Amino acid sequence: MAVERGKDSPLLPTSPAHVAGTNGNANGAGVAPSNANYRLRLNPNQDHRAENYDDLGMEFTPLLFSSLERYLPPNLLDVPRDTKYKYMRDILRRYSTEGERTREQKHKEYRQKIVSNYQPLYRELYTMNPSMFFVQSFLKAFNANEKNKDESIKSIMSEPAPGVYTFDMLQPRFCEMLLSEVENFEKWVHETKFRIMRPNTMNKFGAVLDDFGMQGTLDKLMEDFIRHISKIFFPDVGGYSLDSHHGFVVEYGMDRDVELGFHVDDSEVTLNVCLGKQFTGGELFFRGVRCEKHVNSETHPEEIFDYPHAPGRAIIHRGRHRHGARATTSGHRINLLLWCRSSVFRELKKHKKEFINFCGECKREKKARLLHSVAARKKELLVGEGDVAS
Ligand SMILES: O=C(O)CCC(=O)C(=O)O
Ligand SMILES: [Fe+2]
Repeated sequence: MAVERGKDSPLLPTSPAHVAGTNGNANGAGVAPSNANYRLRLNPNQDHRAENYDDLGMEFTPLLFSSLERYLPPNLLDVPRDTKYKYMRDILRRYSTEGERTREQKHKEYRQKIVSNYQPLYRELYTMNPSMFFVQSFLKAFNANEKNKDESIKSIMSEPAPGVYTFDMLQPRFCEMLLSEVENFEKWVHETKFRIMRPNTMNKFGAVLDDFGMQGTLDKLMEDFIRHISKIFFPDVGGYSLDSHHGFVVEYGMDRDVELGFHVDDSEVTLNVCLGKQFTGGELFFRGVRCEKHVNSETHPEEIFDYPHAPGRAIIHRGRHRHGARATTSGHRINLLLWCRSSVFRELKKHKKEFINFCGECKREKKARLLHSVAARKKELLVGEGDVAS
């Protein structure tokens, strides 16, 4: 059985699906969130360079504004940033409930409390530093000029099963540092008896990196790297439009969480990187991509794929790709997870009624319907020919 995880978790940040306001009204003229003066356009202006809202992220995540800016009515694209900010903020406010905003505010206060009391072990981890974090092949692929970038990124990727991509990503030294930082944080939590929020409802161990100061680093990871990968390989679940994330580590071993049940992630795209240490077991297993409607449908033989993880190596897949992790039978397995979400994609998906193009089962049903109608048409034609002959 596949389990929907995360949706009921009090630990997850509010899903941006609740707040993004791209359109869904019948005439396609733009969104009017209960006040006709506030409109967004149906299709984004792809050529528009959105501004940076990092310094204005008090109420909503700054990336949300940069994503949404391309959906502004044309006459607003070039007005002062502050005007655009207020316009989008008013729209976003209408999409999030009072309860959600209070919960977000509480979560922010929780984070602030940690950040002002916890002494990091390695300050270097708290700003993105590609040459310190990533292996050469990864850096080289992303440093290619714009024209060759997609090809260059593709060249470092393996696709051992449809929709699952793997590549070398993190330097051993970076993995060690991050592991020590997490240990240090957990030691501090233990000593100060600070309340720790686990990554989600399925883990009793692990920590949310965004909660103790690494949100900025992970934002950069998503913005500068994962979005490009997503644009190339996952255009059907939002592609480049990823605009928020949930970043955490999970820990397995005989004295930790042992395995992870079959589930789908609350993400459009999931990055999973093994940090170490030494372990046996813990293979990931994948069983096909499914939409909400088909999440519990049977697995077909060609969808079965098992993957043994290795330190420094990354795997990236759609959040709706059903998966789980087998028991870690000895040692400790610790992985970095980045669930990347797209508010724009989530909003657009709400208005899509039947066929979902990323779902294996929807595709199969569509193909079966097509074959059926072709067969029926053939039969009609043959009968017709018979009529003429007689
Ligand atoms: O244990 C793993 O590596 C997988 C973790 C995972 O799928 C998740 O946290 O969503
Ligand atoms: Fe997962």
